[in-house]
Formats: sequence, structure tokens, C-alpha cells
Amino acid sequence: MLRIAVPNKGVLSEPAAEMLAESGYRQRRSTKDLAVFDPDNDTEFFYLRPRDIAVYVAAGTLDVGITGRDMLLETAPADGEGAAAVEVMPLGFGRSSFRFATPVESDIQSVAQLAGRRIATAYPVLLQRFLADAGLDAAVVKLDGAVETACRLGVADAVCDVVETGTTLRAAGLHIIGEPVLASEAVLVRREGAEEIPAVAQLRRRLKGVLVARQYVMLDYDCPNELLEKATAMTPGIEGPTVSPLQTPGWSAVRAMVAKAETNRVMDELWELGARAILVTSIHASRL
Ligand SMILES: Nc1ncnc2c1ncn2[C@@H]1O[C@H](COP(=O)(O)OP(=O)(O)OP(=O)(O)O)[C@@H](O)[C@H]1O
Ligand SMILES: O=P(O)(O)OC[C@H]1O[C@H](OP(=O)(O)OP(=O)(O)O)[C@H](O)[C@@H]1O
Ligand SMILES: [Mg+2]
Repeated sequence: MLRIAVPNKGVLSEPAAEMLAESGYRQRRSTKDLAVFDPDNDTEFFYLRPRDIAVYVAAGTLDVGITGRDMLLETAPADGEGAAAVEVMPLGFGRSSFRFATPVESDIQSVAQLAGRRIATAYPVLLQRFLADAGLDAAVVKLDGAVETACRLGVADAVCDVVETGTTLRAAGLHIIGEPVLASEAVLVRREGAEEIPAVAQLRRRLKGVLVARQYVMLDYDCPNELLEKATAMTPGIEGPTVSPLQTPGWSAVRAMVAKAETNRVMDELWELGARAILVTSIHASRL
């Protein structure tokens, strides 16, 4: 039986459950459920705090888990101190960056100026590692959350925290300094060195299938044969487009997958070239 850890709360919780449901797995009905068994897939899901997920997976109690890359790295054991969990694949949601910020009016306006100052964070391991690598000596103030308030309340001179839109930082009168310490998103994790069992390989294919269905659309169009070479170069698809003859002499129908973000640009270019009946349909599921 496959055992999977899923975030029970926070921003990763809903999108993780949604992605698993789209991958064909049963998910919990109530946010109070702590575990769910999916008999059709012989899989059990455990709903845990995202911060703890890599710990369970590293211990080998659970086969795989979904957590944030930042949380995975934060909970990684120090060298030689037991097994670690490792990233298997990024999942394309819960994107954020982990970065420094200071009060707008602060005298600290660069990372180098953090030397000798107090930095509040909920990710002390990540921060210590960055400081050590950068050769900076600073005091780390470990907080549990709402880190942005630490400067105003006088317990820190700067923060190092998760930023997505920057709204929370701005509301606290802070601004970003320096480059991101880490770019994070939700990731699938498993135990370092674990043997790839068929159920995990299948889970990965299913998750990849959802990612592809989210990132691509199917594009169909009709094209005069003399323009086929140029048109298919614009829509190469994954392994090459499907080209079939139309009943109208001198015309072909073309079908190819196109990145969702590119759809309108590609449609405009195809139209300009002389393609017609350009249609876009969404992909519900895939195995490439
Ligand atoms: N606003 C956000 N946008 C995108 N990802 C985020 C955001 N806030 C947190 N995350 C990511 O979600 C993961 C879990 O964070 P989350 O905020 O759910 O847990 P927490 O801070 O430990 O708990 P809580 O906020 O419930 O007290 C982390 O990987 C983090 O980078
Ligand atoms: O850049 P933004 O879009 O504003 O998002 C970033 C904020 O979201 C998270 O807070 P959360 O709600 O998880 O509270 P926490 O700080 O207590 O974890 C994170 O810790 C930041 O505070
Ligand atoms: Mg949080």
C-alpha cells in the first residue's frame, strides 16, 4: 500500500488535495479528517502540517509527501545525522520566494549591512545556512509566524520570510532587500535513496499528467499545403504535429499541443500566415 503525506492546513493544503483528486485519488471530505484510505488505488493519505511532512518521509514511515521546497530544506537533517527526504518533482503551485526585508526607513538597505544585526525568521536553518555561506555574522531570532511584525515590535532589525505578492511586507512597512535566498514551490518528496516502487512511479506519471493538462492546450487549424512547413514550425507540438488531408484539395488539418501561455500569440501568427478555423480545446488529463 502507498502512503502519502498531504498538507492539512495552510496555502498548500487545498491545491495539493485538488491536484491529487485530478490525478484520480480519493481525498478527504472534511478538513477535520486526519487520514483517508483510497481502496481503488490501494493508497492511504495522511493530512499533516507541511513543516512535518519531510520528517515523516525521511523516517520512512510514509512513502512520499507534498510540502514546500523551503520546508523540505528547513527540516533536512545535518550531515551525517540520519536520512533525508529529497525533492522528486516540482508541482507548479504554492510558488513563493524566501527573502530579506527591512523597514523602509531602516539604515539597512543591503544584505551586507545585516552583519551584526538581528534577523527574525520562521526558517532558522535556511537563514543560518545562507548567513554561513555569505560569511555574515548576524543574530537569528526564531519566530513561529507573522514574522513581518517583528521589526515594528522591536525584536529584530530585519526579517527573512516567505514572500508571494509582497502585500504582507508592504502592510508592515517593510521592503525587500537583496536577491531571493530561495525560490520555493510545492514539491513531491521521498526518502533519499528509496527504491522506486511501481505505485510511486504511477503517482508521478499521474501528477505529471495533471501538470501537462494545466500547462498545455490542444490547437487545431486548417492550413493551405504550401504553408504547412512554416505553420508546423510555429506549432511543433511535443513529438511533432499531426497533419491530415482535408477534403478540400490543397488543404490540411493540423493538430498540436501548445503551451497555454503562448496560445493567443500562436493563433495570431497562424492567422497572419493564412491558417484558418483555428480552434483551441483544453486537455483534461494526459500521459505523455
Ligand atoms: N502566500 C504564500 N504564497 C505561496 N506560498 C506560500 C505562501 N505562504 C506560505 N507559502 C508556502 O507554503 C508552505 C507552507 O506554509 P504555510 O504558511 O502553510 O505554513 P506555516 O507558515 O508553517 O503555517 P501557518 O501559516 O498555517 O501558521 C511553505 O512552503 C511556504 O513557502
Ligand atoms: O507576499 P504575500 O502574498 O503577502 O504572502 C506572504 C505571506 O504569506 C504567508 O503568511 P501566512 O498567512 O502563512 O502566515 P504566517 O506568516 O503566520 O505563516 C507568509 O508567511 C507571508 O507572511
Ligand atoms: Mg504561513
